[in-house]
Amino acid sequence: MQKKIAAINDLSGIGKCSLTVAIPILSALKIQCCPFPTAILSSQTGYPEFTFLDFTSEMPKYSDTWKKLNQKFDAIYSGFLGSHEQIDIVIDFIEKNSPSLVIVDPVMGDDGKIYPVLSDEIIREIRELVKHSNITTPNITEACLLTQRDYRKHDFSRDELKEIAKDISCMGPEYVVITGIHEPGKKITNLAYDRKNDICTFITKDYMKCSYSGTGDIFASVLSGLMTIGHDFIFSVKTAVDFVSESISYTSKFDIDRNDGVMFELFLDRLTSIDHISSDKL
Ligand SMILES: Nc1ncnc2c1ncn2[C@@H]1O[C@H](COP(=O)(O)OP(=O)(O)O)[C@@H](O)[C@H]1O
Ligand SMILES: Cc1ncc(COP(=O)(O)O)c(C=O)c1O
Repeated sequence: MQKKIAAINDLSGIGKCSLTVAIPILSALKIQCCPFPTAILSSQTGYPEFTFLDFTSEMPKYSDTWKKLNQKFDAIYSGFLGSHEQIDIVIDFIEKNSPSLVIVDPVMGDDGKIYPVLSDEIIREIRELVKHSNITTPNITEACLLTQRDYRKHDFSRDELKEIAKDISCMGPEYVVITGIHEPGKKITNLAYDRKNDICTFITKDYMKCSYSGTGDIFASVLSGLMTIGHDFIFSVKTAVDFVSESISYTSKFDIDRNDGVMFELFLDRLTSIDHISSDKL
């Protein structure tokens, strides 16, 4: 059977992020992506202008309808959630569907700052949501928020980073990836922690000066897809890192607004050529 993922995230018409990256990436991996929108925006929130339609009140009906239609999902992947009601709905959706894989991107902030729309209560709720995941992908700011540590931009030692990843893993998820860790020599590192084997792998790339919206969503979408089709954790993380890194590097040659995101579409062929491991013949 073809694999199927419920992708819970917002739909932003302009600015490549959330569902507008999850859908093409999962499709390129030959997975059916079923979008479960949380909000509809004209343009993502980094632009000076955007409209925002909250979808919260529709979400329980949406999920109940999928249930009535007897829809089953191999994985559930959640991204930005803007209210505690939405987080409760997602926890309920996970509990009712019990898929084999739950990937939670605990979107809360970046560069040591919490996104202004989020309250302390939401941060507590996101910790609850992370407990329901098998895989979680915080950036370093979010990893500090999850474990109630103070954020520092540069000087986390690798031992300290492993401690943070282990603490997050103790909350529930078997796999933790901490993204966007700045290291000396203009390097950016992703830490991949596998609790069962107590193995911590550091994947390091050159840090490119430009930063673009949506790179975390691209990373989490590729990782979710590869794990769902049966690839092992480290292969999945390395492939996701390479995919984002290549997309950023190419995009940085052009003078474009960071809000427009990266030209990941040009690299989707890297994903279409990856075989499924666990599924029956498609
Ligand atoms: N400026 C950059 N140069 C190289 N890689 C980057 C850069 N910014 C992000 N990445 C990569 O993009 C992926 C997503 O990380 P990040 O953007 O930190 O996530 P988030 O959007 O959740 O903050 C990671 O693999 C990270 O290493
Ligand atoms: C509604 C919305 N605005 C903005 C962004 C971009 O966030 P960032 O620049 O941190 O990647 C996202 C990313 O998912 C989003 O969903």
